[in-house]
Amino acid sequence: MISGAISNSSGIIELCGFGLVAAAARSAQLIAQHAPARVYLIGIAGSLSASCRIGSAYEFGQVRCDGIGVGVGQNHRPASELGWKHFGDIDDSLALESTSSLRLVSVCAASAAFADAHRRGNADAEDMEGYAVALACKLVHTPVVILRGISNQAGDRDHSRWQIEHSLRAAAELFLQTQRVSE
Ligand SMILES: C[C@H]1O[C@@H](n2cnc3c(N)ncnc32)[C@H](O)[C@@H]1O
Repeated sequence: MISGAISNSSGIIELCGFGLVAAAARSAQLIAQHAPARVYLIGIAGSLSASCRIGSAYEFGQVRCDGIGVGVGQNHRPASELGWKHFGDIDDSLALESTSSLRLVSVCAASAAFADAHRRGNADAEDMEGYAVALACKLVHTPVVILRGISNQAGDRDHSRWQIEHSLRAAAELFLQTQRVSE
């Protein structure tokens, strides 16, 4: 769907895969293959705050990793809280080159209930790849833009309520606008 909507723009469209692990490996592989001047991550996400409305798409200014550290659920303590780095001086949070103040949290397992989503704290939306793609880009000093259409309320596992197509369209439209601005 995304590729259809943005196929007329210049650039190469690739899939980063599902989840933090595949997205990190794929990003490293694709960056090595294509040496892009800029990477755009485009897809859907779940809302964690009123700043991210279902059906709309947003660019994010910060991405944080949640789920890598110690313990699960309420007992989870992320790497940064333990003083652990992901690599070099890279910790749980990555600033993105953007004027957006919206914060994305990238999780290993999506929130299964509203209470889980609530625990994520300090984020406006939840995805499963953003941090991985941003980290892969940071390692090779390649700028990255994260655009996500909000398809659902994080914690809502009833996919019949997810507005996937609509939010993907919104993300594709935001990409085209972003491209025009940077031309
Ligand atoms: C399920 C797929 O869509 C994104 N995604 C969409 N909604 C959510 C959510 N509520 N929580 C986590 N990831 C979500 C992820 O990035 C993953 O790729």
